[in-house]
Amino acid sequence: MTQDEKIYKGLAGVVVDTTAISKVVQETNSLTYRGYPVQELAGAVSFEEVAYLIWHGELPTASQLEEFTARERAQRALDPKVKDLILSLPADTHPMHVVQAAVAYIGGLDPDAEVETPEANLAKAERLYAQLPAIVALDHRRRHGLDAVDPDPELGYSANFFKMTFGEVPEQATVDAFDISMILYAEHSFNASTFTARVITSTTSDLYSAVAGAIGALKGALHGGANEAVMATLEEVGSVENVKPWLDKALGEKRKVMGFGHRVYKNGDSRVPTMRKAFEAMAEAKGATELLDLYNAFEEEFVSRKGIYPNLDYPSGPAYHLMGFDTQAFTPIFVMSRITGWTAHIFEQQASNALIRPLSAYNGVDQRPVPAREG
Ligand SMILES: CC(=O)SCCNC(=O)CCNC(=O)[C@H](O)C(C)(C)COP(=O)(O)OP(=O)(O)OC[C@H]1O[C@@H](n2cnc3c(N)ncnc32)[C@H](O)[C@@H]1OP(=O)(O)O
Ligand SMILES: O=C([O-])CC(=O)C(=O)O
Repeated sequence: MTQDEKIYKGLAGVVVDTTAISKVVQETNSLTYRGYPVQELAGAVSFEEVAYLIWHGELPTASQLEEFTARERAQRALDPKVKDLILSLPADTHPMHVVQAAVAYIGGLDPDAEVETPEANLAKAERLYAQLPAIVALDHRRRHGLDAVDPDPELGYSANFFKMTFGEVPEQATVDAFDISMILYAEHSFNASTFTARVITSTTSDLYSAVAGAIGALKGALHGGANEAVMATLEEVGSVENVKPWLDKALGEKRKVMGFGHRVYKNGDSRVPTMRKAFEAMAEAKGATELLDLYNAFEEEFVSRKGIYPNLDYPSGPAYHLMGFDTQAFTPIFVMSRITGWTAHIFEQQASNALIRPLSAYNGVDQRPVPAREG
């Protein structure tokens, strides 16, 4: 390693490329999708409209939305081979491995997998967006010893996901809170999983490979896996009285507390206030005052000790719990939403590609001769 080689560990602070999809502004704690503030989109439009916006750059007109939702509803059912693959995996397979395997298999079955035109790639993205809910719901049901529920073309995206997971659609407030979470999770510039998708795309590999790689990156607890880890933490802490002793121990052991901190936002995640409201609405609807009290006490204590604020995974984990999902489903649910952002970035990378291949600074042993073999 030479003295003038500056290392950007974790690529922190490095601007790698341009994007027109979303803007994360850490100074003002704001986030826009195609120019629209996300907290204004949430509650004003549906996740389907946001998916269209992310891919096409504009919100759909009424007729565009009708055609778009009709295409999504028509493609929801899984190929029986994909269903069989999911059901053939061991019951304790990590749900993110199930999702990753299913996406790779859908790619394997697609005769157009290697066709790289914008039209073919949009069709692949729409298919994954339409089918991921069926994958996540089927895996949820098999964990609970239940048979698959067919998609219902009469229902919107979020209501249909509940029907496929639980066999029924809950009250509107729950569907709305879920839809808001889908909008908030959809896109976040060059986060680790999106960047993974762009790296894979930059080699001219196909969309399914890029999405499968992104799923692998999202699985980790420092990224998407944190929403599951938050629930595990809240369950381990258990009560408001245990918050201080639990944090004494965790911070004493220099453990990271999941659901707090962010690479870009240092004064709080712009999406948290909206998701927090959705969580509070769920807690009120379910009478879950103990969980809400614990959530508030834990946040207050952690922020006062560390000055590090919650990220989106902090409110979304307990919100999904109150909606009835098991904890293993939380990160797969994130995939259902982020498929929109990932694939928009894949399109952008393809449209203006450069192989992503940074440099490294060697710090191993100096060059030396290979020793002669004895005998
Ligand atoms: C949707 C999403 O993906 S949002 C992110 C979800 N991930 C999590 O919630 C995991 C917990 N959070 C973290 O690990 C981090 O905050 C990250 C990885 C998200 C971002 O971190 P970075 O920008 O790389 O900062 P880094 O990890 O270097 O943290 C800076 C300092 O704050 C501390 N810190 C940051 N987050 C936390 C945390 N959650 N708990 C305890 N300490 C933390 C670090 O230990 C470090 O302290 P030090 O300077 O004394 O070593
Ligand atoms: O931007 C990041 O690093 C992580 C994040 O919040 C996201 O992907 O939504």
